[in-house]
Amino acid sequence: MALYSRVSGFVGLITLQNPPVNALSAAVRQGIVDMVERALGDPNVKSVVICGQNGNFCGGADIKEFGTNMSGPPLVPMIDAIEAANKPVVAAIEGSALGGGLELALGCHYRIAHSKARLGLPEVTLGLLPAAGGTQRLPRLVGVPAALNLITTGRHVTATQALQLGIVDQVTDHNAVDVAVKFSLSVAGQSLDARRISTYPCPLPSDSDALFEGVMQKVRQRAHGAIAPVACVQAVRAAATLPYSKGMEREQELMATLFTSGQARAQQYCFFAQRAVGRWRMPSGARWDTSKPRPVHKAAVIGLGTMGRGITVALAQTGLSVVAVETQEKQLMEAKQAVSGMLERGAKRHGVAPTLDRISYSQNIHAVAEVDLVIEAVFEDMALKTEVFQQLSAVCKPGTLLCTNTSALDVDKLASKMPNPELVVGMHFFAPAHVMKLLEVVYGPRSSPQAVATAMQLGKKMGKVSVAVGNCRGFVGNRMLMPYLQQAFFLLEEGATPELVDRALEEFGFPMGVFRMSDLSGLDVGWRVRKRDELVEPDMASGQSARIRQGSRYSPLGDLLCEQGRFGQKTGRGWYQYDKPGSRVARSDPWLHSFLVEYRARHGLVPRSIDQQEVLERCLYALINEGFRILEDGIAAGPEDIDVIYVFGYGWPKHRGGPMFYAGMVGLAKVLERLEHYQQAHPDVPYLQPCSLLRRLVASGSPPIHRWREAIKKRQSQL
Ligand SMILES: CC/C=C/CC(=O)SCCNC(=O)CCNC(=O)[C@H](O)C(C)(C)COP(=O)(O)OP(=O)(O)OC[C@H]1O[C@@H](n2cnc3c(N)ncnc32)[C@H](O)[C@@H]1OP(=O)(O)O
Repeated sequence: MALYSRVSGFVGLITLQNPPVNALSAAVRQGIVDMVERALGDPNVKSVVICGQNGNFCGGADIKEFGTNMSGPPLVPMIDAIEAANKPVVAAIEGSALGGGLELALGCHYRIAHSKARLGLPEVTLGLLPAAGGTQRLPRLVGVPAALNLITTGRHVTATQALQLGIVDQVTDHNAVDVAVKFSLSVAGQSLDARRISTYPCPLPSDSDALFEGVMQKVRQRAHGAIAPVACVQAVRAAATLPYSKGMEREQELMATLFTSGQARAQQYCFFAQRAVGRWRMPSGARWDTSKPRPVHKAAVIGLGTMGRGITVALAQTGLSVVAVETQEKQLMEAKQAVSGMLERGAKRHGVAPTLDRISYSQNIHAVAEVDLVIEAVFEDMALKTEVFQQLSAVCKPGTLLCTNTSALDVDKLASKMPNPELVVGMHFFAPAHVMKLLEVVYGPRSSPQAVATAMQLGKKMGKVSVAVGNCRGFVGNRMLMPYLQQAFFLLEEGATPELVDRALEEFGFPMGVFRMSDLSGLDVGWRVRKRDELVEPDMASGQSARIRQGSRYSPLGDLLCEQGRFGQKTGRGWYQYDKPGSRVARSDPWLHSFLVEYRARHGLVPRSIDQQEVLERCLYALINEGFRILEDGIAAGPEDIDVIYVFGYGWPKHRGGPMFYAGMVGLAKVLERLEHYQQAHPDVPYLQPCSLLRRLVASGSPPIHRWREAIKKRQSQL
């Protein structure tokens, strides 16, 4: 709703009231309509100020209302009526003015922002466009290039940036409402003709066609199949080429298409899923709202390889004091130089001073004695990690949290060797750790709720999307990757090429297909793991038996490439060829194609034609099937956790919601039917055996995703 009061004698103050972000729900919109009418009809009121309760202007349309039968007054006529008012209306912006919130402010005649406010039109991130006049007013106010940038990226700007762009008229360090009230009185009675943005001509650059085409090309490239960014460009183009009223019609038309698209639903699901994972709970019953995190002021990183360096940068950028430890002097010096470089570049990008002095470097593990939390990032070797942890237990002050950045080792096993296993958790960062948003916080049966709460809170402070997961081989993300990779290898054996598989996955929306990704991360990484698992055999035997390992079908293709020294981009050769080692442009490699032909012949494999549909079904449904197993095992608390991990850590396209959401969109019965089909064709592949949770969900009528937890709980309570 909206509160009304008269302040300073002559100012009608309308306060949006809908905690926590004053979203424009039906009640708030009705309140604004009623209160604006009241203020304009009151002869004692000379001007109007609109603000939000609790220092927060407005977080935009109420996303929870989308997909429901929306009632209440629509936004567009409400904002038009404000703009048409014959008394000055001033937006007092504190906190955030986002989406419909900023569009409301753009309908006002003046905008005054607090210096800490943030403004933006993030609708594109929800699969939508700013359809309350945002695509038509913003370009008229700030010009086409700036509007295109803000609307197609959805990025937020600070109040100062908004002032520079011309979005706001004034920025204040004082109470923005008080300043707006005073200001509104100072302009009362003045003509408002020049203050109605919808009447402005849209400033057009001379080469506007070239501008729009260039932007459209870039936007399509970045969008990976998402339709909202493309519609945003089309809507802004309408602002540039059509009169305001026609542009509005185009905006509404484009919005209608987006609004009913599965993509918008998927992106809105992601919005809430991202917030839901913060409300973590452990099988023990410990939860986010009953477990108090310990304060962390000083942290240490042990091992300054690629991961350790990224983690050090991320911690320092969060404002923590960091002790960075590397035992070898040469590596320590190299790491110091690399970390300083990363911090300097990051600071330059953000226009702030680098935080180099927050880090102290040491070769001596005793330097960590006073830290609150340690993140170990040494080589993936259980014996080495155990030794480091035992040293840490002896050196650190009591209560220091001991975190491992392992991606593959057993966190419980590591904890079990410690005198204080309750202090041990996994903090699985993704490379590059100062850039990637995902953090898996891995708890074991003995991890204390406080340790989990502390790691989750630290992750949040570091700007990560932290997801609490149970301990198992590969945790959630990498565990689901195994069947996906395996299917990709099998598809090559059966007749596909890396190009065909990658094209299918990239057209689905992944930024990189599985083979290009594998070349980027290095083929030797998986090879080392397979060797440790005793799956790699040097024997060049042929025939089917040579492709059975530990009782299941196995493809040695990746091992054979590694034996040739083809480790991917870093060696200039992998599934593709590169101009030189380290180069990023993948080119088709005739050698690889001949190698596949020869390999199939040697193993008696008759190649067949494989289409993109089969690639998607086999790779994605095998991955999804493992996701159901993870839910059934209680490793992830709900499908949202898995989806957030895949969207933020593995490049799963956001406009497809995440693997579990996607399964629901495809239809669980269809996923099950296709898995059964492929399992019959490949009975020696256990990953294709449909999970019993999937079967039960289908048997119970394929409930919507928000009801899966009930089925999971029922199963777990029967165990
Ligand atoms: C005609 C249709 C036109 C549509 C145009 C639009 O306006 S679409 C909406 C555009 N607005 C946004 O995309 C803003 C979304 N919100 C945010 O970015 C952030 O929430 C925030 C406003 C920057 C605040 O961030 P903060 O970190 O402080 O809080 P949370 O993100 O955790 O949010 C707190 C709870 O509020 C819920 N929420 C936030 N925004 C909305 C919203 N617009 N509608 C409904 N609910 C919203 C959020 O879900 C949190 O609640 P939970 O119960 O924890 O999920």
